[in-house]
Amino acid sequence: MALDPRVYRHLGYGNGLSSPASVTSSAMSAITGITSPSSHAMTASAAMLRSTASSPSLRARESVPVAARRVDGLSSPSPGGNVRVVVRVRTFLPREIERRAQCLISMDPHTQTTKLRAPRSNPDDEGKPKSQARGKVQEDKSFVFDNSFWSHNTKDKHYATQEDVYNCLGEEFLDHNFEGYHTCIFAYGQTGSGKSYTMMGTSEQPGLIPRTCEDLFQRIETAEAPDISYNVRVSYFEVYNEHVRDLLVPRTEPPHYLRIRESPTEGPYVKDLTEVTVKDYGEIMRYMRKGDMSRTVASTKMNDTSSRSHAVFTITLKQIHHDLSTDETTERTARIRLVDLAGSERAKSTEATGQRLREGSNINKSLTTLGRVIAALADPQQGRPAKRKGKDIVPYRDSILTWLLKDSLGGNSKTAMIACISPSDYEETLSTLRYADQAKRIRTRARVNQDHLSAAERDKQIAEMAETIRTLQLSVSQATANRRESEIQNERLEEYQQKVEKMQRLMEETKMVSECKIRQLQTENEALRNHLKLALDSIRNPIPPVIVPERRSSLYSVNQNDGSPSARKRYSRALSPAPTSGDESEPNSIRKEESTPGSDENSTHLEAHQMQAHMEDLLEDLSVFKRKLATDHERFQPLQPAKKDRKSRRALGAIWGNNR
Ligand SMILES: Nc1ncnc2c1ncn2[C@@H]1O[C@H](COP(=O)(O)OP(=O)(O)OP(=O)(O)O)[C@@H](O)[C@H]1O
Repeated sequence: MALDPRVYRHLGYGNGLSSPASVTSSAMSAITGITSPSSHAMTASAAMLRSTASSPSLRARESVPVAARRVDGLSSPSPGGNVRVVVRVRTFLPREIERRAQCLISMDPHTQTTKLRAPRSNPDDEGKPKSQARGKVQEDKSFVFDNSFWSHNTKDKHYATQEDVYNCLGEEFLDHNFEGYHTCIFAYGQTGSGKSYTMMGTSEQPGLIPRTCEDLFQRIETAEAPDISYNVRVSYFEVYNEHVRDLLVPRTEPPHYLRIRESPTEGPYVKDLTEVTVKDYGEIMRYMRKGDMSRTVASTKMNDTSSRSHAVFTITLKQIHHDLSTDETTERTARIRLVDLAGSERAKSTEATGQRLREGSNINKSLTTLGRVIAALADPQQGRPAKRKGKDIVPYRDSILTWLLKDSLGGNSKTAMIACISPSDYEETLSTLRYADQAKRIRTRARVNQDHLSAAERDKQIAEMAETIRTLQLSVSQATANRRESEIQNERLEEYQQKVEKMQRLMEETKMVSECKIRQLQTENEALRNHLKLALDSIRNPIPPVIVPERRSSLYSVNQNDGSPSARKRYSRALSPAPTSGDESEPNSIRKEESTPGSDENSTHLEAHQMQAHMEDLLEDLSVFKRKLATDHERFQPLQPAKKDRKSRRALGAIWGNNR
């Protein structure tokens, strides 16, 4: 299967046969990663190709009434760009069957009319005029949409299956994508009304997103144009509590939120959002499931698996056609945005509290902004002050959701809204239908996103890209080298710091040892001083030698000197020198022997002088040593905490200087 014939018309594919290509497509695919699905010879003519638009496997085998377009002809969607609006009513849920809820919706498959019947009135109000009835007046309402999908009772003839919804809406939008238009399909409605079922569906009943993906790859795989290459990329994010979270990366705690930026050409976009290239349906589905698993879902009273965030699944389809005859390249890029919005909810109905209540209020806030954006786009003249006529007053920036969907809602996009409604909730359904009715009036300005490149331009682009790659590589390698260098510097710094610390410790220890030495020397000094003093005293005032006669000394004791005159006499006799002649007397051992008094005195004086000089030398040495110690102490004293860094830096500076 190949592209829709309109694609070729837009691409302007020539009917001439190929000419030898000056540049092979491999150069392009090397840069873009785009592969051609076909192995056919490059000489095949594009003009000979016929398209069937999409895969038959995903099309309805027979036509179903819902596929019929509106017949009223009043506001049929113009190809110029009105937002396409469809409504889908779901089946009863077990809780509704339990409470015997009544179905308030009816649909006409031929006129695509949706009727909302007012619930049975309050018996007290029977017969009263409307103005006197209690509460709000509930009346039957009727709306016409592009499609009204009746998915309430499977037994009904015009029951709309998932396949019918895809065939009526999804397939046509995929055609637009192959034509090069950006598209957006978003599901809107109260909580539990069937948005996720319509967009995602179940494994047995796949919804619009998996069907779009399947059809997309079937079209690519069966394309018969050998000179067209395709590249498909996907991204998936959610807007939760006014924050954007990438659904293709694992959840983190705390969550990692992404920022929104605005580009002059592309408008608002999510910065650093993961975008992966996918090669086939299996791969794209794996990413979709991965994202679904990480989406914020919780159980509420209204829905067991209620989406608590708005999810945006984006597929980017790039088609590159290389015309061999002219050696020209045409690039066509289409963005397919599939949005499953969180449902509006009333705190009273959901009975939510805590986190669920906060989520609910954020959801409602962003949906209210969406409502205001729709209203502003639908009636651009209404409520606009005369002065500001022509100026953009659409409140896109009031919520993350509307800011990100700016282009899809009122810019370069073909857009569809699927309004999902519950069959038995009058107020909520009426509100959704009014939104949908308003959205019908929005006009977008979709255009084909196509770039045409001659061989020379392409070569120039390739050269520019190669230059950019070279510069980037250079800056990357420079950055790597710088990083390595700074790592080495840091390692060195750490090494030096360790050394300085070690040196400081050593200095501390040396200082302690020195202090100990000083103390010891001071003690020794003191002792020497005393010794010197005693020595000098004893020289100046020599103590007379004491001779104690051996026998007498044994007879006398201090106690015997009782102070009496006779005792004193005895004592002085005992102390007086012994007679020098006579063999019987022996000299006392205390007395200095055999020295003449004059020579003794001289030698003692000499000795004293020598000792004094020696001591003075010692004292001089000691004071020199003390000065040195004081200098060392000053240099290596323990650093104050506040000054530590500065000092260690100074020390490091000295070491750095020394090392150089
Ligand atoms: N057309 C349908 N046919 C059968 N079952 C449906 C249909 N539409 C919705 N349902 C069922 O209704 C329930 C609620 O649907 P869903 O989760 O899609 O609602 P929702 O609008 O996405 O809600 P929320 O906003 O809370 O996420 C689900 O159990 C779903 O299977």
